[in-house]
Amino acid sequence: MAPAVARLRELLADQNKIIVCPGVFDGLTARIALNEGFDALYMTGAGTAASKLGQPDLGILTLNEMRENAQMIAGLDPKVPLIADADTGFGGSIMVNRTVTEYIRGGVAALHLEDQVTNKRCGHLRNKQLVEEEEFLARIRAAVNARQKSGGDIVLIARTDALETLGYEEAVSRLKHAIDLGADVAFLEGVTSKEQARQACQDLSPTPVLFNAVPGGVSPDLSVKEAQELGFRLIIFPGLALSSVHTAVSAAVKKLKADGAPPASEGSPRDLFNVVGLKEALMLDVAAGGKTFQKGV
Ligand SMILES: C[C@](O)(C(=O)O)[C@H](CC(=O)O)C(=O)O
Repeated sequence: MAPAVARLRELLADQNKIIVCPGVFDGLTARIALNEGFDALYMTGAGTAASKLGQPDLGILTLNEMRENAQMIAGLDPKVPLIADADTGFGGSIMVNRTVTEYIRGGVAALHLEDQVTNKRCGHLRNKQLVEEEEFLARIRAAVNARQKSGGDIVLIARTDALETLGYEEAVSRLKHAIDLGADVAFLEGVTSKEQARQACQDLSPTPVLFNAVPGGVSPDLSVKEAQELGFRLIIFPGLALSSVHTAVSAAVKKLKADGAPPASEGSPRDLFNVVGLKEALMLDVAAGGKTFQKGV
């Protein structure tokens, strides 16, 4: 088993732990989070769409774009598990099989598959459309089969977006059926209150439940501690890096436009390259007998 999946399974086995995953979407944001020593990272589809395509979270990304991004992020530190968004699986059962196989080969430790139609949208937007439960369960079954056939491992997270239109009972029932098929973690998208969150964690126990922390979305704002007290075992912050980048870059370009001068820089180019592994890269060349970087840069 790949070290990151084994590590994630170990973290999930610890009932007293909540796994905190900052949402990242590219090499820089992933490195920044890795440098802080988080147990796991989350690759957001919304952030990947915004950063790679300049597009909203509407199911526009293809498997290859998502897998390529996930593989790159997972490879930055193969010991740290990456949980990656896999949207609807990008097609029917055959495509879900391919998606799961590709994510496993890419070194991804966990992925989530949802029950929205392929023409999907962010879970915190309105008027989501769902596939029938049978189709959702076919996605999960295809994922479980692909995992088994791969000879490798990946943690499967079943996500339902059914709460908005079908209500709590139906949404939890979909997750229970997905768990029966082999999903390891339950993701009830868009929980609307703390009471509902606590109930879901109880109803789905002992399966670990994931909380999606989206400030300004439909769910209550929860700290890590509050989420753990409610019974959640994982918490993702998909918009953390995306909204920080948005705020910082907006302020910087506004200042450049208004003043004709950028904001004061917080570091040299070398400082920034160090965030993304400059020292390690130089050491690789020196270790291989290269002379170019012997004296540093
Ligand atoms: C978790 C999510 O799927 C994502 O793409 O990160 C999104 C988050 C978001 O758009 O803010 C979601 O559908 O909740």
